[in-house]
Amino acid sequence: MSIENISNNKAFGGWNKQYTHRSNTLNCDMRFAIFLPPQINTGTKVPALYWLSGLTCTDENFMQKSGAQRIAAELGIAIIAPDTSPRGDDVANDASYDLGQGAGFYVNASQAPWNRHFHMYDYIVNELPELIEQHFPISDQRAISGHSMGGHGALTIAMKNPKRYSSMSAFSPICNPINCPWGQKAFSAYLGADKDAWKEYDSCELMQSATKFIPALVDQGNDDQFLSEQLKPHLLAAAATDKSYPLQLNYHDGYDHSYYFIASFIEQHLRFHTKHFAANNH
Ligand SMILES: N[C@@H](CCC(=O)N[C@@H](CS)C(=O)NCC(=O)O)C(=O)O
Repeated sequence: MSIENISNNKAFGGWNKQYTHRSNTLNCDMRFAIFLPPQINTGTKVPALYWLSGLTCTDENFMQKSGAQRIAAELGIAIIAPDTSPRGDDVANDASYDLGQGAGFYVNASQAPWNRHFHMYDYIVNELPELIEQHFPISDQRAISGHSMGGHGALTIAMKNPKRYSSMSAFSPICNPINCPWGQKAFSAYLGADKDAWKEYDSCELMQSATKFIPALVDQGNDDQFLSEQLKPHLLAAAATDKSYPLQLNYHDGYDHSYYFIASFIEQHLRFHTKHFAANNH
């Protein structure tokens, strides 16, 4: 599997880079961004945080707006930010912002026309880390985080693959997609009418049936315009209480759904993941 470098920007002693590659999983060309901390020059492999963005985003939003590189450089963590869906003129799309390109929802679509390309779950779990660990001095110590649709992606992917990630976190995640308009629209299109298939990609359902726990951190702004209709973190909190799942959920007065909120608290997420990388090394 080859990759092509298309941009390089030095940041905090490390490098912010973008690459394109052919994805066999998604059946199209894809782009991702990667931050390589200065510690890659020491000859040891560094751990990786996979960041999944929300609706309408590409690989660029997080890298340009979160300010995560300063702390990642200090802690020696690589960050990988993939795109949010397959892309291209021959890839199925929809005129609305919450379906199709830019809105892959990190599932494997089973329904036409989406099932030709929309396999973001397999791409994030398997193809992308394989590519990253083949081409960069990055270890298989992985954490996963994301925002909104990407928060849903991070939590569901980690809970379905608890051996592949040492910790998971999210900002403003869509916690119960099977019971909110964004999730119901996307899951109807990608997964069809069988609601049992939807539960495979629902954080509340997965938490309720979890047998192996991994540490979880969620931050949520109280002034988020999507909080009550789309995100519903109180339902994730209820599932965590029910299962004694190790979830830390923090609410923050005055913060909204934007990257200003993410930039305000990303440092805590990077330190949280670093603590669990270290714990997993023992
Ligand atoms: N466009 C939609 C919302 C889309 C949106 O808020 N996207 C979030 C993720 S769910 C985002 O990160 N947008 C890109 C950005 O802020 O850089 C609307 O106006 O209702």
